[in-house]
Amino acid sequence: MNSIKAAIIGPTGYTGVYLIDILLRHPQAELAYLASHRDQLPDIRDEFPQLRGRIDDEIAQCRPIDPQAIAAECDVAFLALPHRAAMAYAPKLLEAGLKVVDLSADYRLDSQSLYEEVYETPHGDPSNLEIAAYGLPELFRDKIKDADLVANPGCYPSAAALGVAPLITHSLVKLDKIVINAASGVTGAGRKAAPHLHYPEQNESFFAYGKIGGHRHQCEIEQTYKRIAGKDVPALFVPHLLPLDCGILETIYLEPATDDVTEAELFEAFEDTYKDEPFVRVLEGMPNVKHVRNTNFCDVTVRLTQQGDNQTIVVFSAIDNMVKGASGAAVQNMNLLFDLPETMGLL
Ligand SMILES: NC(=O)C1=CN([C@@H]2O[C@H](COP(=O)(O)OP(=O)(O)OC[C@H]3O[C@@H](n4cnc5c(N)ncnc54)[C@H](OP(=O)(O)O)[C@@H]3O)[C@@H](O)[C@H]2O)C=CC1
Ligand SMILES: CC(=O)N[C@@H](CCC(=O)OP(=O)(O)O)C(=O)O
Repeated sequence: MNSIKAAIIGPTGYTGVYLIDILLRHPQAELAYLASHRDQLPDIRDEFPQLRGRIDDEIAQCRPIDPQAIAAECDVAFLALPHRAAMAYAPKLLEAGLKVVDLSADYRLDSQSLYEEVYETPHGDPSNLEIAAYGLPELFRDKIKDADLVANPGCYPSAAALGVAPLITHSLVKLDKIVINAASGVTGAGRKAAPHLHYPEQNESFFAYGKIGGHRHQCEIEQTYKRIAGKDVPALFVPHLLPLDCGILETIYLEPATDDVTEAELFEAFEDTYKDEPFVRVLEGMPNVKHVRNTNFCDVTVRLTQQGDNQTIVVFSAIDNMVKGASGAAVQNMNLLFDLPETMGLL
């Protein structure tokens, strides 16, 4: 079988370099084209010296973002670009005949008006917004397989969806409010400098950020819960910045559907949902960002707790934001698009 030839648009960012690393190790994919918007096109080895000796000269030299030239050499393009930039390129890449996996948020939300409100910009490509598949394979595999455009999920929304899906599908929780307390490593904010990401600001610190209850991932999380439940599921999502390079841990609070739910039932729901899922590990102990580092795994567990007469279900969900939260999931989606074993290049 011929290799799948892959292009990365935006290879000089964090998700770009993780994609390069995974694709270089993938047995059926070939890294064929690195495309940059810069006037002075970089050699990727100057950006990321860890790639020296791993990548051929002609591939290491970034080339312009030319959809026709990319399509002449490739089968799939990964858009590793900021929100708002990705939708400027996706239509041309699709028209040129490529499959596209977009790591940004530009095609994740069903509703154009919600996107425009949350991302504060007009959506430049509403027709492709309608056809994009939401790329969380564990929940939406069938739709992804047949798609031309896959919207890779947000990092926080991936952990939040996998942590709660079993409880919704098994009708074990009330759906009137789900609270998600989340913490992410600093790579989650991308490679660009921002004052709060400066080393002395974030090292040894730990703080919640953004508009509490108004982070752009909250509506993406609610959209997934709604797709599973078939009705609105309001969520409160509170992100924190962890002074680590990588890793997301989410602690999620839910109310049991009835008084007689048991912890054993909760575990059964997780085990039943994920028994055939290669990338979700249901643990008895606590998920830890260190244990999913550089892997495409999502580690989850659940507890039933008692407060006076009330009970609370607490779920813990951990991923590496750069792998299952971004580039690993993107390659998992590529495997699905090209009918390759889903775990190929990722275990
Ligand atoms: N980091 C993470 O944990 C996750 C990130 N994502 C999403 O993936 C996407 C990429 O993220 P990440 O790699 O972290 O971002 P970075 O900021 O690290 O990299 C962005 C890349 O896009 C390029 N770029 C910026 N603006 C444009 C433009 N207008 N046209 C073409 N190229 C452009 C940059 O080039 P240059 O180097 O020249 O600036 C760089 O290569 C984002 O949408 C992000 O939100 C998704 C899940 C998790
Ligand atoms: C720590 C940090 O800043 N995290 C980012 C989310 C990570 C990310 O890149 O978001 P997408 O998955 O939607 O692309 C944030 O809060 O906006």
